Amino acid sequence: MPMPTIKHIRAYTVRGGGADYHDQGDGHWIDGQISTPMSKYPEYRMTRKSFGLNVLGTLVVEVEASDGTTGFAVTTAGEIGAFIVEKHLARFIEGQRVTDIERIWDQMFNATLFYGRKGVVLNTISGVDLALWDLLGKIRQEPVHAMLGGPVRDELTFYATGARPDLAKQMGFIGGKMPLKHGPAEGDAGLEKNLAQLADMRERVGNDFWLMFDCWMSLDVNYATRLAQGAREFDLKWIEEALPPDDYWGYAELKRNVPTGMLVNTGEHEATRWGFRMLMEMECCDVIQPDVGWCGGITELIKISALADAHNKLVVPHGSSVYSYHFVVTRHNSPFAEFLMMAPEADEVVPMFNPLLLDEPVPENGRMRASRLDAPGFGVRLNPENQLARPYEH
Ligand SMILES: C[C@H](O)[C@H](O)[C@@H](O)[C@@H](O)C(=O)O
Ligand SMILES: [Mg+2]
Repeated sequence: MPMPTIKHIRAYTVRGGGADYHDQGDGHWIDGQISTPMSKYPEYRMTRKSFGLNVLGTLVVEVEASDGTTGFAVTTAGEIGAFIVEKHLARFIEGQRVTDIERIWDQMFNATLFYGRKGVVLNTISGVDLALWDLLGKIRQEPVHAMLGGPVRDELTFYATGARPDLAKQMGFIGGKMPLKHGPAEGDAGLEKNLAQLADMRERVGNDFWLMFDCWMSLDVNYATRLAQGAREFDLKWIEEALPPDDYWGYAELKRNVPTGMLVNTGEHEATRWGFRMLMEMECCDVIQPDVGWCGGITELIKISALADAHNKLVVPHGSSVYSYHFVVTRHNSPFAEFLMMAPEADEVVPMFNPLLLDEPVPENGRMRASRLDAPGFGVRLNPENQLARPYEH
């Protein structure tokens, strides 16, 4: 029985949540005051949508095989990603066998090197790669995790990201990661407010629950050092993405400065094995956090994770729903996963990419049985009520 080939690839866009999960309605915690590299501009300090964090929107990549089977995946890339798929990447995909995933990845990456390397081009390549893994799983009738070597544990354990770690503890999560509200532009007063928020949350959750700060690229080494030192007494588990992604030198200094035992984590806006090689060889962090929808897809995350394993680094992917769950469950150096609380008040568990997908699994009591991921491919379907657009065709 000859291996099917890829007959069509199509790129769609959709607005309103989904893979571009920052694209939420007003009043959502994820668009509250959060410290960012734009916080130095008061006009862009109070919400991240004000400076365009939701500008891209969701890219949906669909691949159809010669036997009629279809696979798909979603990521953050919107119309830019749709253009890249339809006008550039399609030529490397259509006509190839559904198993030619490595060669397709290599051609997509090298053909876009002159304008890609990271950012939205790698988001787009990731989306194509995830769709190809979904298609292969559907053709072989096996889940992606089985094609990656199978689960190394019976269940996934999650920490929750959101404004309410106190509620996350009640829901059974192992920890709560809070967005940092105030950045260097608000001076010592802002730093004291950050620490007061941590102190209050520590009081609410007690001592046997992880608390973390997510600083979203917004600090400098001195501020991050003072924040970490001040957070020691409240047992901050890790300080995340304190500095801009390219400041490998600053991360190496911060990692030397933080209190012994406090973890320095980063990587969600890093891409490819080369970017993560820099983070690890320059001793920038303890835990890398690639987003499988942004770093290059499953095909690249396999390479990144193996490199991390050799460096004794944990790989805790940035939350990306089923795309990270299928990977995390198969890797011994990925002992837990992130779950982003997408309810506006972070007070209930809803699917991360809501309302984009059907059958999207969510943690129960902060855990997820590996068997919940046993449907073919990534085990999810597009919600037929999505208003998809196809802005470009090839
Ligand atoms: C909660 C953070 O500010 C970001 O919105 C989030 O996308 C990311 O940094 C995370 O680690 O979940
Ligand atoms: Mg983060």
